[in-house]
This record gives sequence, structure tokens and C-alpha cells, in this order.
Amino acid sequence: MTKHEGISVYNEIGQLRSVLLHCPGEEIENIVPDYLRRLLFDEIAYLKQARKEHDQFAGLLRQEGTEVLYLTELMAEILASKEVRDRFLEDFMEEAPVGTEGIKEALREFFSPMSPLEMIRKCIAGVRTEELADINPKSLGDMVRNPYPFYLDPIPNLYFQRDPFASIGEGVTLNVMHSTTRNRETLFAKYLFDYHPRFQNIPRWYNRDKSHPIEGGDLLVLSEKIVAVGISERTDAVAIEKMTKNIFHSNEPFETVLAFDIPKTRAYMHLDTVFTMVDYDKFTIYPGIVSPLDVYSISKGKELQISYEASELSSILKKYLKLPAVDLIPCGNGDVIAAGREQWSDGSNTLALSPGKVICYDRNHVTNAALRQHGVEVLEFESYELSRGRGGPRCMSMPLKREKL
Ligand SMILES: NC(=O)NCCC[C@H](N)C(=O)O
Repeated sequence: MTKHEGISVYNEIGQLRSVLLHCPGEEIENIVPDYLRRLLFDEIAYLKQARKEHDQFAGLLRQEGTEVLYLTELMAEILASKEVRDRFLEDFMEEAPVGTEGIKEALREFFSPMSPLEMIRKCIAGVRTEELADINPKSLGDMVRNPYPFYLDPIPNLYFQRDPFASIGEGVTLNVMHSTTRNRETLFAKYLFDYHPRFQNIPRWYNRDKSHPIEGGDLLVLSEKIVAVGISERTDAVAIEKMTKNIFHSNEPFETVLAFDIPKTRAYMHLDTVFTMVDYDKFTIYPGIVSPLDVYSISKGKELQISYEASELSSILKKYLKLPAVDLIPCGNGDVIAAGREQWSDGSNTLALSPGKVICYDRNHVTNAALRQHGVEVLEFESYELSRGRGGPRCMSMPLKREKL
């Protein structure tokens, strides 16, 4: 197993040293039209092409010197311990939830011959009812006919590794997801931080046992002093306050959390679907959120100091990041039709590799051209299928280490 490495993320743009990904697997082939919405997809994706695109994404990261870690491989290392494996399976079935003891017993038997990697992949892929032939009925629930096709639901959003936890400084938020379908994803993160030797004693700024939702796509570490967070469809103000108190009570250098109150709609589900940082003084933003945007600052003090920031976004960013000017590069380059189309496929959801160098989906050609006009280097990869899950390169990656600036 890998040695202790920890977490170190003090900005959005410093050289990306290490990142966590999940390459989409068989879970994508368990998405069916009847459950699309509940599974937070808008279309049926084609797995072979999605995996090809994801490999291109990982290839670009490696080519730039970033260490690429896969969630399934880290989890398989942990589950090599029989004790941890058994505990994980019980927790996983409890949270699924698997309702009856008869089905639980059949699942234990189903998983028992599998290697740790096979088991973890299958937990993510989902288990269809037809795969468990012999259930020894123990209760009424084991006997009644149920048309629902899964004993364990697939977890198709796991390739959006940005959301179940978030690296901030040397710690993490272990998130509470807004939707039931994504909540089991945070169990993987819990096991990583409880058991993997690479991540021992990582402070937690938020824990998945709290009731208020917060998702990683809403958390942006703008500098060593400033964290931005979306008050969004997925993240609520109570969770933000709890997280902020924990960060401020630690030895971390963060001094202000800027809370962006964005519209609560599916297209803009997280702050990073409408706003990402691409260079020291450059950001890409979806123009549709600028006028309804309210920003609040929460500053460190004996108590939290909360204020409404009355100025426009560029002034707020200049003030807190101590910059003479900021360049807000619009998604769609000022064309309202292109902006709407490209935001829908995450045109503003860039992943910075280093200051002024980002990875983007190739399909968002208007926004990518605008980024280049503003002096940003853009690396592209194919995006026919991955984009169907409504997330882009930032959503698909969780930085574990970035160089400090
Ligand atoms: N940070 C992100 O914006 N992640 C994208 C998540 C997409 C996923 N289908 C969801 O609705 O949660």
C-alpha cells in the first residue's frame, strides 16, 4: 500500500500534483429510462465511449505530470483486510438500503468469492434482482413480488469525484449529499479517510453524519486565505456555517469564506457549473448568474462576522484576492445562445493544471476560444458521452495535492 501522503490544497490553480478519479464502469449500463431523473442523468450514456473519453482526460493529467489515483484501486487496497471488507459491506447494505435479512444474506454470499476490486466495482455497478437466484426467505419482504429491478442500486454519478468530499487545506469536508441517490458515494470517502494509510489523521471540516447538505462542486479554494462556496440547490447555509467554524477553529490560514447565493436550478446545481478560476486573476463565469448573484462574506473573529457584499463580483474578487484587476471570461463569449448551450455542457467547468492552463471539454468551442483569446492555454478532450451526466472536468476530479502559489 502507498505511504502517508495526506492532503494539501490551498488554491484552485497551483500545479496539480495528485488527483482522485473514478473511470465510469458498469453502473452506466444500469441506468434505465424509468429512473433517469432520480439517478440525476438526462440521457442514457454509451459506456465504451465514456470510458474512452475518461481515459483521454486521465492521459492529459498524466502528461502534465499529475499523479492519477483511482477510487476503486484505493478502496480495493483497504478491502484487502477481511475485517474492513465485512464492515464496509454491512454499512453499504444498510445505507442502500437493503431492507430484509434474506436479501442481505444472499448478497453476502454473492460477494464472498469476489476479489476486493471485483467487489468494489460491483457495489458501484449495482446488483440486479436476477443476479441473486436463491434467496432463502426470512420475512414477508423476502417473499412478496417486487417489480423493482435492483437489490443494490447503481451509483452512476461516482465519476463526479468532486462532490462526495472536498479537499480544503490539509483537511476535507466529508459531505452530506442533497439526493439519496448520491449519498452512498460519501461512504467510499469515509472509508478512504478512516482506513487508507495514505490519508491518516486528516482533519474533517464537515462530517457525513450532519443533516445539512453540502457538495464539493460548491467549494472552491481561491487562495490560502479565501474559500468560495455556493449556496445552491445542493448546499445550504447551515452546512456552510458549520464547516466555516471548524476551519476557522483550526490552524489553517483561511480567513474568509465568500458565500455565493446562486439560483437553485438543475443546470446550475453547483457553483463550479457557473464559475471556475483559471489563472491568478482570471475566472470563467456563466453570465446568467451575474445579476441575480448575492455574495456574503464570513470572516474569522471571536464569532463569525457575516456581511452582505454590496459591490459587483469583480470588485469583491479584487478586494479579497488583493488584485489590481480581474478578468471575468464569459461562458459563450457574450453570445446568449452559445452561453446557454455551453453552460448546459459545463463550458465554465474548467480544471486548472497550473496558473493559466486548463482542461476543458472539446464541445464547448465558443467558450474555449474565448479562454484562449484571454491568454489561457486550453487542453481539450472528447465529450460526447461524459457530458450526459451534467458535469465537466472539474466535477470529475478531486485534487489531493496542489503546489502552493
Ligand atoms: N460538481 C458538479 O457540478 N458535479 C456534477 C454532478 C452531476 C450529477 N449528475 C449530479 O446531478 O449530481
